Amino acid sequence: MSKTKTARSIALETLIRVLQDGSYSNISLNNNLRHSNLSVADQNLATRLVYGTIQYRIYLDYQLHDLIKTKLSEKYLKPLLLMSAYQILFLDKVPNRAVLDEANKLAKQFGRHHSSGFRIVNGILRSLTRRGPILPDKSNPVKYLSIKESIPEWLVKYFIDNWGEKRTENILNSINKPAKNSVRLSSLSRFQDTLSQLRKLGYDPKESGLSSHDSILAHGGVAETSLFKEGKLTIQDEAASLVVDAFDFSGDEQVLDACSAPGGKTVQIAEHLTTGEVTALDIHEKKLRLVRQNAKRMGVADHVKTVAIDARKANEYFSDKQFAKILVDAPCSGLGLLRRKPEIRYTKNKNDLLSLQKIQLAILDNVSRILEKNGELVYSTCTISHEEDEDVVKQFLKHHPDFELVPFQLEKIGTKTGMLKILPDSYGSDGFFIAKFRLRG
Ligand SMILES: C[S@@+](CC[C@H](N)C(=O)[O-])C[C@H]1O[C@@H](n2cnc3c(N)ncnc32)[C@H](O)[C@@H]1O
Repeated sequence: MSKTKTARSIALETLIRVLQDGSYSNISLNNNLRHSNLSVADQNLATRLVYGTIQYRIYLDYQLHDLIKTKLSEKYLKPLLLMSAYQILFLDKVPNRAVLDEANKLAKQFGRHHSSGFRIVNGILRSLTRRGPILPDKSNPVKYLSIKESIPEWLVKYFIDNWGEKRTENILNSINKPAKNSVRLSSLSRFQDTLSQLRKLGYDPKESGLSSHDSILAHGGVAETSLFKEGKLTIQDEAASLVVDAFDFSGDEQVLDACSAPGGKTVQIAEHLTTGEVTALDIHEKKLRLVRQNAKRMGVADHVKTVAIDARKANEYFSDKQFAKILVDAPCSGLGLLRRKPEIRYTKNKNDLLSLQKIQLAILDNVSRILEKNGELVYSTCTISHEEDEDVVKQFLKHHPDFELVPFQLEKIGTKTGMLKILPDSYGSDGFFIAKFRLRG
């Protein structure tokens, strides 16, 4: 890529790939940024433009819809209009005139020879700045919230059906706020030393309201520090950090982490082990490299073994009652991660919830055969749909009467039912579900 690329041209290039060609935003953006010579500030601007435009796509589409009077035949036009509308409507520090000038330059750069695209862009953006933002009538709350919070209608309806209109408003509003910078401090390092080094580096760590070993940092970038590289801490959401805490470890046990990559919870389990070992499975061999890298960085590689298999066939590889503890951190729709991964809202649909449920139940059914008597099985998801959470628990118990739910109390939160559901607006964390079972002796 040439040295003349700007933050906006890189953002636009990425958005064309994501919105028109269906590429993943993080992969496209990282590729484009890696080959650029942008300053850190410009990299941040490009990142903000890409993720902001994707996050607010439904809202931005609505703002532009009535103003687009001609067919947008060139591929770059719609992404450029969306990205410019995002700047006009969300970035107070960038004057509208600057957005229009930049859009003009980009239209000339990305348009065909003799293209009149820049005139189209100019006309639409001028009309938008004159008219300002609009919202649909509140009489249809599904449509209103869908546009206002930029969430597909099926998902808004699903939220309202499950949590009512008021709570849905809170949840949707909260997931459009920036995600917190949470880190989990390794239990093998001295918390106070790590915290004081974070303070010295200007991260201003604050206590997490949910997890006793997580801190909330004032800004990102911690992966570049020696604290991260030396395994004193890792990047993990507060709610995700609670899953492993649901186990009662003795330290000498054999543990199975059935769906382990990239290994956030594998390393957390390994930190509890003395003579024990955690066997980390994943269906994708390639992803297990991340688990091994994580284990090495966090200084627990001696306690981690990786095996690439489908957890629905785990009993073909391991003997009956081989494990004292099993974690199923299942593949799921990720609806609890809407704040952190803005694309999830557009890529999932209602049918996914039931097809994922089948996989989740098949994994639980299979691994339940290799758990020892009195062993602990923890099931978790980073979603909040009942199909993948409470319904899975209900169906698993129906077909496995030898298992029971076990209440658990963690340092800052607990459950009397054995099931803990954290919605994304309660603590500003990811949405998570954790259920703990015991195989009766
Ligand atoms: C939610 S992620 C796990 C996150 C991980 N536990 C952590 O804390 O870093 C689910 C993982 O399950 C894996 N997976 C999906 N289907 C699987 C299957 N049938 N057997 C084993 N792993 C599977 C995916 O590749 C993905 O890495």
